[in-house]
Amino acid sequence: MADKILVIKVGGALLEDADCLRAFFLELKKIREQQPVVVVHGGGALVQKLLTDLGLSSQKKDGLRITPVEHIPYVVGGLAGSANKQMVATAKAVGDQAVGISLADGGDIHCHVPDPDLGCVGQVANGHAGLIETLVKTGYLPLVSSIGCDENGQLLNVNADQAAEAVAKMLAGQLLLLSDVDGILDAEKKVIPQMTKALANQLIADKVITDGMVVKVNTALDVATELQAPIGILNWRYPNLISQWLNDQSCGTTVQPNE
Ligand SMILES: Nc1ncnc2c1ncn2[C@@H]1O[C@H](COP(=O)(O)OP(=O)(O)O)[C@@H](O)[C@H]1O
Ligand SMILES: CC(=O)N[C@@H](CCC(=O)OP(=O)(O)O)C(=O)O
Repeated sequence: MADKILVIKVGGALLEDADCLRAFFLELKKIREQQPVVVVHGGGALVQKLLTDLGLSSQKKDGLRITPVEHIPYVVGGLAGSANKQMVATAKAVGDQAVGISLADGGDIHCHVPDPDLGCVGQVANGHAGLIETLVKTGYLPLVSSIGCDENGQLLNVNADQAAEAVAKMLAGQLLLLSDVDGILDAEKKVIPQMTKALANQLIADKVITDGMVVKVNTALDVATELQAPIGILNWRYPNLISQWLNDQSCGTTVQPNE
């Protein structure tokens, strides 16, 4: 049994594909026989659709959704509500036992607002993953949505890659980022097998890496360097790649730590 907790972040687009979602949880059930797993999930597409359906416009700055306080009920409802509970229900449907929580549950992960211009957007400031560890130890699969809160009780919208970064660091775990692409793509749309900080900086400057992938690669570089371990970026459409990457890192993009 591998000793590190495997922290898997999945992008919210997975929720729109019921077959893939089911295949993902079937695969996790198998992996959990060997290694404890924690899932941190997004739901950006779901939030976007919800806000649009409500006639609310929503902008992003540097890959982060500007979240006015009046959008918070919908963002929380989407991420910690329907997205989180659909995942819990799908895990149950494949015979696994998941518990859906948010960064705010248990009260031991503290968030703050790094940039008031973004509204109620949070970042994890400090804390520990006590509730997550308790759930793992008792055999449950924690499914963590990226809703946090500050010390005044204000609910905050945290980017899910950054939420996964914080959870992976607190658990000193092994991090995999699953998205809707096969890895980080070069200008010819081919997967780049190995990513370093220098290459990422170059590709960001050249606008080959843009949007959400900028947040994702920076997250991966930060965690890889802090934990001195490689981080995988893979496609959630092929859940069998999780075990393949854990065995030999021969798929997707492997983000390497800085020396
Ligand atoms: N160089 C790149 N390689 C791969 N994806 C990229 C790149 N640059 C930008 N992207 C975009 O980043 C997206 C993944 O980031 P994001 O939308 O935040 O995903 P998720 O919701 O899975 O976390 C891809 O769907 C793609 O549109
Ligand atoms: C502050 C911020 O950007 N929050 C994100 C949280 C969800 C998320 O990150 O979802 P994906 O992983 O599916 O992109 C948002 O509102 O879209």
